[in-house]
Amino acid sequence: MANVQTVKIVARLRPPIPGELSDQGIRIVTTDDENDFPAICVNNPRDQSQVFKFPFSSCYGHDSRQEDIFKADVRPLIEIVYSGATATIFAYGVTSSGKTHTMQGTRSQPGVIPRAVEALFEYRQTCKDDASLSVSYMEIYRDEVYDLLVDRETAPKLPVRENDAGQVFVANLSSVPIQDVSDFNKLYTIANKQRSVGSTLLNRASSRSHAILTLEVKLTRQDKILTGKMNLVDLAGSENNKLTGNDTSRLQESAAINKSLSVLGQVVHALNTGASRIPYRNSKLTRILQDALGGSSVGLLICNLAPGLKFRQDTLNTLNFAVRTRNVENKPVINEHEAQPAPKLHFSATRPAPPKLAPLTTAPIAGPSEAPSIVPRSVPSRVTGAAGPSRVPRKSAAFHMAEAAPYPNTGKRRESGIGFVRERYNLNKGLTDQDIDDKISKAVEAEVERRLKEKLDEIERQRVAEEERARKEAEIADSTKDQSLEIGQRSLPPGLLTPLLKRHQDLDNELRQRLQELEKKYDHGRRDGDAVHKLSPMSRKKTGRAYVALARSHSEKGDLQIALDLYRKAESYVPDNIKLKERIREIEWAVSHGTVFQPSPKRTRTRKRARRTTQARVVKFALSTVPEKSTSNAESDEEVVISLLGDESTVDLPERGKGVARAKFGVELTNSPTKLGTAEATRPGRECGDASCTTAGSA
Ligand SMILES: Nc1ncnc2c1ncn2[C@@H]1O[C@H](COP(=O)(O)OP(=O)(O)OP(=O)(O)O)[C@@H](O)[C@H]1O
Repeated sequence: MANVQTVKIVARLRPPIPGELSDQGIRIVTTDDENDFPAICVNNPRDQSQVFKFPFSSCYGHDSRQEDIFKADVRPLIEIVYSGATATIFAYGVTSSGKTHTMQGTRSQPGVIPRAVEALFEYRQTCKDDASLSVSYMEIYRDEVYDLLVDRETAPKLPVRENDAGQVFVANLSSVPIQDVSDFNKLYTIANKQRSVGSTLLNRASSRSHAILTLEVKLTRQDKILTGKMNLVDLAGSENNKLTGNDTSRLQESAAINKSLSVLGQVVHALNTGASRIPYRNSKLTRILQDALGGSSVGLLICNLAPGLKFRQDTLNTLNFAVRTRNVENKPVINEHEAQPAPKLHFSATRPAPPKLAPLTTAPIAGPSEAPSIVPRSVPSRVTGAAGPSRVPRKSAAFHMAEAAPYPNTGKRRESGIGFVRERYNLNKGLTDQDIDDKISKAVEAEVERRLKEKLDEIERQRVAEEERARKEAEIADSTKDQSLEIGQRSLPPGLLTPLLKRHQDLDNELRQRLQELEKKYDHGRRDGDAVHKLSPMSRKKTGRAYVALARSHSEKGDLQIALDLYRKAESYVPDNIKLKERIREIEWAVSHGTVFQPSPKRTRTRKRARRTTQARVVKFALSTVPEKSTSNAESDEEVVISLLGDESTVDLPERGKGVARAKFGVELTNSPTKLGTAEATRPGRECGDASCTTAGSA
């Protein structure tokens, strides 16, 4: 059985910054008893005689140094990464509490990230295995993912996807090999300038996005390849807009930040209460960090705290979040796969194989001291290009075909805004969706042109041959010396050549017309692809559903290939729909194995409407009881689209009455304490009474 590990939580209190009043609102309490954890103590804002006490694995005061926190809590994770597991470190806290200072630091006081890179390279020297390091860096800004290693101006929104083994990854995210610390520093300095930062009343350089940096270590150990990863997450801070003085644009950023943090809280809450559905999909942040929360990663949460009365309520929220996170259980695994080179893909082999989950094996593997406590996971070689939250997926053969074709006119590859970095770090391999589209489009155009030319040449050849034949016939006729022929009739019988030429002309026109239609269709398809992004979520959902309905009717008729194309089309509108993906895989499987595909029975209209009603927009947190979900396994195609798109804003809570009590979380955001707390805030005694927090008054 996999070893269960809870997320380790540590607290760091920053010193007052210039202009800030120093008070004793937040204190660190330690005892000499080794068994007693250090704790953060905060007075109850409503009753000053009451003191809330929050125990942590370690507490760092305002005079703590960057190296203290690194040595005690981060360095031990380096060995874990070299054992082939994933470690995730989060910096969490209210805006201006010191998250970026802790993770990134300054030139004179480097933070966790540069120190971790240094330690990873140091460890490599002592490591017996052949190890290579690479880095990827993304930000989540207003719930969209951007690659920080490509030019900000041209960086497209990146889609979040899931591979066959159920691992979530960001598609097309660059992963850049680094040879040493200076390689990393160059890259990191440029990338940090691309991050969304803005000035607020609380922080001159406030992060407006969540940043996730992943350091990946690939180890070759005998016939196995181990992939260890360290995710370093600098979260944006929760914001009270009264304090930050945000303007309209800042308010939108702030809403996105607060919403994603609120979903993070909901995920932790759902994990703690053993809910049947964990709302990972409610924000990109939680989706990407799924593996670190209740997944297979070792977790460390650094809670950054700002001193001062004005932050007291936010501090209490942060501390409550930390206490709940401490109970989140992960089951770390070692990511390993066979070292044989992956077979080269053919153009026809780019479609995914039928689903097959990565088996979990229990055999311990030899390695560094932490290794035996982690279960190795054999990763099928075909998914290794897309494992984990930030791997670059293996590029399709179609991409490579297009990649091989030089650009017309210049014959050179295109360069990006930060050309030298891309050149230096081979970033051109991490092309954007647009680049790939362009390349594929050019390759297709070239192919159409080639085929057109081939056809025309063939027609010309046929025409010449026919003319030759006609000429020979005329010669034979001439040689019979038929006296009845007059001189003017010797060449060709009238009307013989004209229909032939006309037929050729018609063929030519028909072919041209067909090819034009083909090109039009292709262009239309491309416009469709662009249009997907411009549609509202509801329109995307509707279009996706229409394609699913069409696909279903074809699959019922047995036209599986057409049905498959239509399901794929539907997928471009609802790319996150797992059930749709499953349906596609099922049909692919049926097509490739020549078996019969039996679609599941269609759901009745009444049930659909009932479910839609439950998904009505809710702008405030409310509890309601809805009929328990049908346990039937039958999933209609409509459900394929609806289930995953419509039902994401609910979290199952423990059963209440006959139905399942569901907490609905609204789209409207607030960070006022009563609303932000959502489920927790509405429960009496929840704020600090539960979990492991006690009052100093009673202590
Ligand atoms: N331990 C520390 N020692 C000295 N200065 C610190 C410390 N922690 C934070 N600061 C200073 O406090 C200010 C705010 O810190 P920082 O930008 O890291 O906050 P943050 O939590 O990342 O904020 P936001 O969420 O708005 O991005 C900065 O000027 C930083 O230099």
